[in-house]
Amino acid sequence: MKVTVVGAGAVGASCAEYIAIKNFASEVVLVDIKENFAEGKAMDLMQTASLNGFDTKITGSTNDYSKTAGSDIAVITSGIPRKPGMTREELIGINAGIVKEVSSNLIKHSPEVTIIVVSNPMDTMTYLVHKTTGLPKNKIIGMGGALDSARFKYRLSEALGAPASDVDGMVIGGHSDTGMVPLTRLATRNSVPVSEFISEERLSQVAEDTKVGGATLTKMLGTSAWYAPGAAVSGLVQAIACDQKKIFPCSTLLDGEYGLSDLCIGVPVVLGKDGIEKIVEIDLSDAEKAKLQESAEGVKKTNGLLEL
Ligand SMILES: NC(=O)c1ccc[n+]([C@@H]2O[C@H](COP(=O)([O-])OP(=O)(O)OC[C@H]3O[C@@H](n4cnc5c(N)ncnc54)[C@H](O)[C@@H]3O)[C@@H](O)[C@H]2O)c1
Ligand SMILES: O=C(O)C[C@H](O)C(=O)O
Repeated sequence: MKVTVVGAGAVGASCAEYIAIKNFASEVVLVDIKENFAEGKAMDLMQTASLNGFDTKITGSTNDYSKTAGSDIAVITSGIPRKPGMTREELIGINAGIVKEVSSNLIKHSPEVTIIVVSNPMDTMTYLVHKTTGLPKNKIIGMGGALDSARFKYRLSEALGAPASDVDGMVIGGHSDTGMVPLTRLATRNSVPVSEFISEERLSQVAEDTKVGGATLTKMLGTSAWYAPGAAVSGLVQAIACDQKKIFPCSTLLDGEYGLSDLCIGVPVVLGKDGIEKIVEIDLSDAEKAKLQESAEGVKKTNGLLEL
């Protein structure tokens, strides 16, 4: 299993590290446009192999895509992150050009690749990768919901005073400060609806804190987060590489599902060796449907800024 990670910055390197530590891939190739940067990150990570006990071979390349040839999975993290006070949508001007160029380069050398898009604004960048590569829709996956759901579980665990491992919950919709739809109605603590333990008011606060999870960290760090994003990407890569058939909310091209079409937005999907093997349509309440519809309108507005 060969995995390419384009962008050896904060998220790309974190993602490569988690993939290596989980020890399921034979090879990870890091690519960056900055001279020797990916090579340096790869060497640093390889020097953790004996310490962390993994056999994955990590190499780096300065923009030489021949080194990525035959990749099974590629992750696109190249692009600029936001600074405090910015929205993800404001990154489109620079990141669209980068994502377009990177995805074209990837498919030249790996025509069968499955691409996971991370660069922001992620739902729109995922749509752009469809338009650029023409890959089948199951092979293009946007990562946002897996991270947002992890943040939802973190906030739920805080509110419940319970470990995150005892909590389950999912966030669908666009990966934006206003577009996320945390499904509070379906969140559980060890199978028991969380509404049995906390008030509606507290639950609404959990949902609001989840939606601004990325912005909150950006304010604290001066740039956006990388540990949880890297871990979330590694989970998607592992589900595909190991044919796990796990459900994650991912950004995918919709064609009538949830009453939406011609956009990529986060909904639950089954991930396995064929990438997105199924889009799972769950019964949403009228309020949840309305929020998803509103979120989709936001994503479509951002898509409208693309020069296709
Ligand atoms: N979808 C998500 O959930 C999520 C989570 C975190 C970050 N992000 C996004 O991921 C992106 C990367 O964030 P980061 O914190 O790693 O940023 P970063 O600045 O640390 O790293 C980005 C890297 O991309 C490289 N790069 C730029 N242009 C390139 C090109 N044409 N080819 C190859 N490499 C190129 C840069 O040299 C840099 O090393 C941002 O757009 C950020 O908003 C998304
Ligand atoms: O918040 C950001 O800009 C980065 C990323 O989308 C995140 O949610 O951490």
